[in-house]
Amino acid sequence: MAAAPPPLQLQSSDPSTPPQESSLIPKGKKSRGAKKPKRAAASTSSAGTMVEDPFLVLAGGKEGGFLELEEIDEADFGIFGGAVEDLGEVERKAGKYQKKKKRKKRKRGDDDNALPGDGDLVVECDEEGEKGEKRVKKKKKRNRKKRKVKEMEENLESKEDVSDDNVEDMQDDNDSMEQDNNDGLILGEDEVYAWRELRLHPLLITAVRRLGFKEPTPIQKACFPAAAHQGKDVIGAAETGSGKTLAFGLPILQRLLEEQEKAMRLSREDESTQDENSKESPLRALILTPTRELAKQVCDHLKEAAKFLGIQVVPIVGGLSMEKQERLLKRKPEIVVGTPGRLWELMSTGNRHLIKLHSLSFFVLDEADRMIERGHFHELQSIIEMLPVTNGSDEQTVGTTTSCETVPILQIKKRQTFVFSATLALSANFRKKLKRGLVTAKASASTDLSSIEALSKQAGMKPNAEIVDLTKASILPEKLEESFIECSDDDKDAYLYYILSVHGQGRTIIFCTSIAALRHLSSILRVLGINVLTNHAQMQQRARMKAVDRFRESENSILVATDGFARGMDFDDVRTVIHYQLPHSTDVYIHRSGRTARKSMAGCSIALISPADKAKFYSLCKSLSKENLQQFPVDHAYMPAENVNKSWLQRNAESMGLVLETSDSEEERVQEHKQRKATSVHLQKLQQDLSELLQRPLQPKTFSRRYLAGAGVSPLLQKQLEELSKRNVKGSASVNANKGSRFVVIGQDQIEPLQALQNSGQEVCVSIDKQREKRRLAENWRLKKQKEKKSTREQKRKEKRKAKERD
Ligand SMILES: Nc1ncnc2c1ncn2[C@@H]1O[C@H](COP(=O)(O)OP(=O)(O)OP(=O)(O)O)[C@@H](O)[C@H]1O
Repeated sequence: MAAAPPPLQLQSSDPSTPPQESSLIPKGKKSRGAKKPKRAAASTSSAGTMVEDPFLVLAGGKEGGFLELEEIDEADFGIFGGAVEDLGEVERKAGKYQKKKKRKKRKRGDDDNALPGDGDLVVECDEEGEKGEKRVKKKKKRNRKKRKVKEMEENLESKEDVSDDNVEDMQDDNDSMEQDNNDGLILGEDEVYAWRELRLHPLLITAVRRLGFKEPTPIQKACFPAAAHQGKDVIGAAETGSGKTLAFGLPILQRLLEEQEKAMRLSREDESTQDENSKESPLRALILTPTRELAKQVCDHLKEAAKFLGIQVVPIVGGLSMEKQERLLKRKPEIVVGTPGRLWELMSTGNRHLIKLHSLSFFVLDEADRMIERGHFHELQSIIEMLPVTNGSDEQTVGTTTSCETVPILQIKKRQTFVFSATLALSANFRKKLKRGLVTAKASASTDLSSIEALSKQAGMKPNAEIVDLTKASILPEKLEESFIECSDDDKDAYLYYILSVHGQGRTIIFCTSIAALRHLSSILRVLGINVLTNHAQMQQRARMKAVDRFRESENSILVATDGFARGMDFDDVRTVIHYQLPHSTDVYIHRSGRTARKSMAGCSIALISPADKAKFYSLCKSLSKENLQQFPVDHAYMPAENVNKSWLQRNAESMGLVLETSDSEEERVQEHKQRKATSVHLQKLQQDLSELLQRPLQPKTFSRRYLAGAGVSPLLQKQLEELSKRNVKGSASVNANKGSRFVVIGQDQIEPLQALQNSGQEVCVSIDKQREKRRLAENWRLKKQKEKKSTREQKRKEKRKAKERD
């Protein structure tokens, strides 16, 4: 694994190594500017304090001035769906009734402000400024609602035939929801036949039509019958981007809808047996994800599906205001999506909604394998201990846990457990173990959550759980084109800059394993004029979420992230994933790469492999059963000659198993490094030089004299040609040259990495065994040559000796 790049240099990744020549700045630029930034090492700021990284100064602070700018309006954390506060089932119906009335009004055209579905949208308002006014408005609204509830109750009571009315009322409610749901439908009724075959609830059919999902994805198709119709627990594994969120989300919504209808029927049939508690809206589904961003994303996805269904979904994640989240929980959402840390924080302080788990019908672990990694352990264990114990059958035993409130037996509902991930099924052995674990689980409750089977058992997973494993041999998305670039640690920044500036099109994510490397990299890229977003664990949560939003907003955004971001994040059309540093495990590589090539679209990944990464890279390829991988095509015309030679020399030396010695001693290098320490004046000069350089395009050393083909001249090429023509004018003034070297450019587009790879990527053997064999052969060949030389030398010596003797 490549060491975290140092904070001080443009190229070198080793803090102990003095900076070297910039490899990417074109020759003309380099002579004036490229060398200069490295002299800024460990410089002193104008204020006289030591600057850790001159690039940070150039970029304007550790996070490039990013954090300070963040202020997120959390309004979107409000509740969607039929949130009619604490007034119970009747009031909820009244809400729908109200909504229906509103719609009718809208139809008549007398409701100016009405928007589809806004009747039941509860928005979390910021408490500053118009706080009082809003509170008054809210109160008025609530009073209006209460009056309507009363009206409706009176209406309902006055009807003679209650059951008939009830059916009618339900029908009305459904019609009402259906009507709202019908707004903005993308697909026609006859286009979603595949969903009907699954017996998806009619309201959910409308939801998928609105979302434009013509048919279920394979994992959804496989999980739905078992989870929704047979009420089974599910362990699901499928490739990244295959729709796992709805694979567990739709069965949850289906059951909640069915139960809502059933409860309404029952309550009308016999109000005397109706339990007081049933009027409450207890927590029905608890979904745990390993990261905050993922929790928010899963929550948004479910909200989208549950829109107009009267089911509330809220995210509960750390890093955001606890009070605000407590207020959200007071609305008693049916579904809570959260991270273990914040959930446990609220549970342990006795949040009523979260500890009333008697009616919990779903416990979901998304990205379950990540959950059992260090960091979530204690909270996860504590949450699981809070769950009512299931006895293996469909019945749920309550009151056996210390903290869960006891409730009448009528309230007890069967709980289903869902465990999902893309990398659950990496080893066949693991699958077998899991099955065995479920069937012959020890009676004693284990407190060990270090394996999926132990975790599943603890969470109450039943032995007849459905195991849906759709991971293929490769696990990676089908349309993902993987590639790599071999380069030294020092050259990684340069190659990355090359990819981003020569190709850089489309949304790109760059993954680092360490925050130090991420900071170094993002600072450098910002200095070089590439606007990047960052996301890592040490950032404020608001800033992280803002970065996610910004990344989503722009088609050409670039995000530098650590591995916490690798899992589950779903963005439209991420074109390229770059592994700046190799991840620590194959799983993480899969999840990282899975951010592109989602939803059957094409995408490409590029791994930057330094000599130190090689062993890891080969074993990664082995665990993914890859013998060949494409080498990403790099146009070395952009690289200064010495670097090309250096890489070539290094590559060849490595393939021969030789270590190249540098001419300078360590002492000399440190000395030189110290001498280069820049003053603040020098730093300013560097800044000036750099901005001058950045005005000009990245220039190749030479242009091919061949005709360049493509549709139109890209801005980059245009600039490059202008630059070249300036050079040529100067050159021809002094020397009457270039007469025969004219070329004609028809045009060239700036092609994105995937296209470059498809056009000229070359397959290279990455099999560790074959590489070993190659090395062995090379070593044998070297030894043989050595032997031959030795014997020739001896032969010559002998002949000389003989000749001497003869003389
Ligand atoms: N039936 C469907 N048809 C079309 N698109 C779908 C369908 N179901 C889900 N999607 C879309 O597919 C994308 C990926 O879904 P999701 O995030 O659930 O994948 P995932 O399997 O959880 O991925 P990961 O393993 O990376 O977390 C989302 O944008 C979602 O809206």
